[in-house]
Amino acid sequence: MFIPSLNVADPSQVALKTSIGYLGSVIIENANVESIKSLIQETGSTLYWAKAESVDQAVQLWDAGVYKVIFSVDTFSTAHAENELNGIPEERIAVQGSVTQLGQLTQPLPSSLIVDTSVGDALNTEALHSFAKTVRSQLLPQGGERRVIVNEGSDSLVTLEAIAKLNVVNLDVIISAAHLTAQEEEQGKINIGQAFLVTATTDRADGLFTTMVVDERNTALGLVYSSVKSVSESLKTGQGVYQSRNRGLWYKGATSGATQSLIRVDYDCDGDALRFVVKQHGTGFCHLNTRTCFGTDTGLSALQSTLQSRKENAPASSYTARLFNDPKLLRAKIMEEAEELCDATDKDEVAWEAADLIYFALTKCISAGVSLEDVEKNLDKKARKVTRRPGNAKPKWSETTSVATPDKKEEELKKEENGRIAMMTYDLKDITAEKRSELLLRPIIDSTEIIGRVTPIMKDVRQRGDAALIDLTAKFDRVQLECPTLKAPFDEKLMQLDPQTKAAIDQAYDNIFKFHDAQMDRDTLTVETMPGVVCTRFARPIERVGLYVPGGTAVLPSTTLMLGIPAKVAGCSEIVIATPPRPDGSVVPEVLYVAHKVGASHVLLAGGAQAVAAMAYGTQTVPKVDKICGPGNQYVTAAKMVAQNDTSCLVSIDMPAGPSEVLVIADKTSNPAYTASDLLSQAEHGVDSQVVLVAVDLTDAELAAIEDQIHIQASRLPRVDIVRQSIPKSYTLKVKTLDEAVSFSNDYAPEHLILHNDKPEELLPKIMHAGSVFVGQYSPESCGDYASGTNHTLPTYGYSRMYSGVNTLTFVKHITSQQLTADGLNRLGDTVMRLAEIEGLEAHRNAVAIRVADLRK
Ligand SMILES: NC(=O)c1ccc[n+]([C@@H]2O[C@H](COP(=O)([O-])OP(=O)(O)OC[C@H]3O[C@@H](n4cnc5c(N)ncnc54)[C@H](O)[C@@H]3O)[C@@H](O)[C@H]2O)c1
Ligand SMILES: N[C@H](CO)Cc1c[nH]c[nH+]1
Ligand SMILES: [Zn+2]
Repeated sequence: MFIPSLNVADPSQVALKTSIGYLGSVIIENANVESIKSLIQETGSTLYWAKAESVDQAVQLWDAGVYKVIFSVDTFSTAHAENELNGIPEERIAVQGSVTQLGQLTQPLPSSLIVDTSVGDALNTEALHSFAKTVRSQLLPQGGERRVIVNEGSDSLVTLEAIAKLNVVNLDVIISAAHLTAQEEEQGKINIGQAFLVTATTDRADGLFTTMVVDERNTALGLVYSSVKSVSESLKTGQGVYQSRNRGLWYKGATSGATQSLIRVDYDCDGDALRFVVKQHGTGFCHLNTRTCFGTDTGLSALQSTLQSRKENAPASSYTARLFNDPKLLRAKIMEEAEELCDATDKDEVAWEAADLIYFALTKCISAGVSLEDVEKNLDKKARKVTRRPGNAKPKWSETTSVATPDKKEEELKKEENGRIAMMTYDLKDITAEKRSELLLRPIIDSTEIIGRVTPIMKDVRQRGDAALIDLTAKFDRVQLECPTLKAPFDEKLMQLDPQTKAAIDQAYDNIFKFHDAQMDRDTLTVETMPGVVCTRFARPIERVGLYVPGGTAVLPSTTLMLGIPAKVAGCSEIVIATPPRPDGSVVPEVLYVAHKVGASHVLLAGGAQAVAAMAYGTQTVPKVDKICGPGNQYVTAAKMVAQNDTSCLVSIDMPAGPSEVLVIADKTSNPAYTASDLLSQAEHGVDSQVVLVAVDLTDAELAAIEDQIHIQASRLPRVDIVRQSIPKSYTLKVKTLDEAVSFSNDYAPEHLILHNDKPEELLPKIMHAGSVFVGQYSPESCGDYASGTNHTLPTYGYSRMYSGVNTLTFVKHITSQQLTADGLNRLGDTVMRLAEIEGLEAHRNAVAIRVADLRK
């Protein structure tokens, strides 16, 4: 059982209805962001629900502090199909529709369904049956807070009863504020207390409700009883009013002066006990003059009261008074205690230091007129935002990177059987040829559906340019930008890095530059194919290039290096870099620093298909480019394919890309911990990353050692949740010989190949297909991913059979030329004329004949 919600037309009605603020959720029919922000500010309540017509509008409402957003069945279904609700907790969503519409929903339902009786849905048995089925199959198994709310209409009681009989979920009622007028009440049509208690029940013989009274921080003040009348009185007056079992209506504090201001009223899960949240004035709730009937306060409440009274009348010589009067001293103490807390290690020490820090932090709050309730409201508000800041510390505090603390010992993890992170195992000698072929395949990607999704996005960017980029970034990345592009020279302040980061990027830059510079084709190739016939070939940069740097699940400055350096070496004159913005709308400073180093002219703060479209077609602020390179998720890849096929935009792409992958060949000489670490370094990229171990003649014990290491190391990774999904989709193939291993690897054509065998360099000549090879135990793939010099943007999905990874030549094209002397033409003439004759192309033949005739006169 839950309390009724109240429905109001617009925020102004909330102010008119003082009683509403004390009750459950308030549903605002016509809320806009500004009005709801000021309402939340004014009333301090966060239990507002509001209707939204799109996910964009919903995000704004959620961020403004609205608890639940109500979608129509249609908006909900569309948003779901387009994955726009990913990451939004389901308790922040309600769907409203008729019984029939709700019953027909196939998408996973959120926790609240609002049955709208006003849409004239016939409440027939079939509709009710389908509704019950949906609710049973989708809501009940999930547990948690599940509610069906009946929007009050003329037939609401009939609906309520009908739905109640289905016995599928908790029921609530929405009562329209329009019915809460004094007039209606006088006419006996509605009584707010009655309305409030409509779904409550009491098992007490006297019909009263047991009522718990708590303060703003949920500290119990005491136990009382309520009746319909006392609840009505309380809601109307905004005071604590209860029902004394022997003295009738009890206006708390009427004689003692210890009155209460009402904050909120609700009731418990089975609707038989009420809770009044109040601000207690005067000496306290208890007749013994203590604040609570359970004795004096302790903990934070007590500290707050003490600090409050010290602020009002502490002797000037007391330490707390000094703190209040000396902001510098207070600041120093907060810093000192924060440092001590960070350095504390054992349990007692951490509790001790945290208590000290909280004492000084609360002193700061009280001196600024901020209460614990204000702090708690702030925490609740932050928890309710759906767009998030990245949570990185400011550079000044972030010098030491945190390492995931291994919370379990290696021996313990080794023995763990439940939830073990393990790959599947096959033995080459036991599998059929079909199974071997199946193992070579990657998961099938259905690009038609994704192309269907990205096409309208790209069309929108083509038509509306920057305005579309801004809207789509708000929609998919939940970031509201003012301008999507940064133009060089970039603001130094946006690329501030700590010295270690800068040094690491600089070192990686130098190595990658050196290797890619050496690849540059600077010399003209000149060949005299026969005397007097000279052919040449020379390279020219592709002028304008667009580089996509992914930013969805991980921030990738390394990909900026891998794409930007070869483009710079090749001499591209316009380098545009696109990358999704951070949640606060800013650019990743490391990415901007590299953009600056490679001489990018623009950084586009957008991701996905919209970024690719902007670079392919150009917008008001994004230059159109000739080639788009770089990895990305399925939307990015599909958009690159669409752009490449659109001859009207004239753009090419580097290669088809898919999720990262690695194949490791390991024999008896391999180090199990190293082998496991290499497999995991790719498995952590994404849930669809595939890693393959080809184990050469390993005993069961040798293989088990690698498997143990996979579980142990994976369990300690911060991205263990991703690894838990990618590792079970990956596999180990046991083979007897190195030749079998190499032959399988060549057929698989991996993006990365790591050789953990004896004399690994001797295997290289046999490797026919791979994006990049890592030779021997001291060459982890991570080195190639970041800093050794080779490129990490490589062909996946088996495309290493025919594609190279990104390299300097990706950013150039070749032009050929020829020059023939008279003698040369004379020598070659007959051959050309004969071939033209065979093809029946007389004009071709003639172009030679006309000259040769002169020469042979
Ligand atoms: N092969 C390589 O060299 C290499 C290197 C680095 C990363 N990667 C791969 O790149 C990929 C990066 O993917 P990512 O998602 O982290 O970042 P991403 O930058 O590729 O994609 C994020 C963008 O996707 C768009 N998007 C998200 N949901 C959408 C939706 N429902 N409809 C339309 N657009 C939507 C958003 O605009 C968002 O900005 C991973 O698969 C990773 O393995 C590959
Ligand atoms: N391994 C990825 C390519 O498949 C590249 C990368 C970037 N950062 C870390 N790794
Ligand atoms: Zn990697």
